[in-house]
Amino acid sequence: MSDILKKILVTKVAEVVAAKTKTPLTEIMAAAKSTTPARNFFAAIQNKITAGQSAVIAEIKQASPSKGVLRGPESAHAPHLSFNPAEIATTYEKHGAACLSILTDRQYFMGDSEYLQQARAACQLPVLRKDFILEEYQIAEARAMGADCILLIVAAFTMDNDFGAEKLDNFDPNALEQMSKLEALAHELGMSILVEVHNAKELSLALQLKTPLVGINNRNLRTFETHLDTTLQLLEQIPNDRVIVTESGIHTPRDVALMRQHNVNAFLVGEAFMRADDPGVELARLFSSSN
Ligand SMILES: O=C(O)c1ccccc1NCC(=O)[C@H](O)[C@H](O)COP(=O)(O)O
Repeated sequence: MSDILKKILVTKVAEVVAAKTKTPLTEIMAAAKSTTPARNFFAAIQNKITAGQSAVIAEIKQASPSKGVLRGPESAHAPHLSFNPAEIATTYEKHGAACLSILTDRQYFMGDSEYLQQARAACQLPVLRKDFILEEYQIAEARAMGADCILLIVAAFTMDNDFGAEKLDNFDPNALEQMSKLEALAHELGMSILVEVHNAKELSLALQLKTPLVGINNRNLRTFETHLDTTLQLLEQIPNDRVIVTESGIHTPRDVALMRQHNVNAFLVGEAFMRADDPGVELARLFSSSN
């Protein structure tokens, strides 16, 4: 596992331990079950693809470990670009996004659960809680804050169980068993699951889950470089009944065209939109020739 992922997961473990002392699992689960019903994330992607369009999962992230602060007052390069999740969600919806992806991790991405709530309230789009999920508590938390989809990063479950911190409740060294349990809870709460892989080994585990949404992340978490070849190389190993989402490093209409030539029709895009004056206008520009 890459050092950055390991570092993030150590932080996550501590955060979950702290969250549980504030709000016990039974309470957060009750909130998850009584909140507004989930919007259908997977169907929103399928509908775009069936209509012959690109399905864009448009990301709202203020910062990232690889690129620093992308916009807002703390950004060195773009302090003039406001970071207003509700406004960004509105322009994404207006310009044809299928869904939103919203970073809720504070420490590494300057995210917040409130950003997810503000963005979701401002539009009708289904929302992915983009965070580093390791256990059931975080899934209940995600639904309770309004999320319609969760991310399961296979690399987070195939580590050597060396958190260097308090262990998670119910941590299971068996990655597949652990992910299946989380997937079952997310489904029970009416949510979709995006399972994310970086290589063939992770893909073989992902394909044993029920979710049809398979994300291939083009970012190498050791070097932070993005290579679209990562998606192209794994494509052939993915059966037709899965929907492939290419993630990270999509910056130009040529990148989009390359993916569509290979029948990859779903995209998760963050940085390219976040650096633009109007993220929705940039979405329309990037995807106009492919829609
Ligand atoms: O973006 C990072 O630096 C990063 C570092 C460590 C773990 C995950 C990271 N990114 C999360 C993502 O997957 C991206 O935000 C998402 O795929 C969008 O990528 P991009 O369009 O390149 O911003």
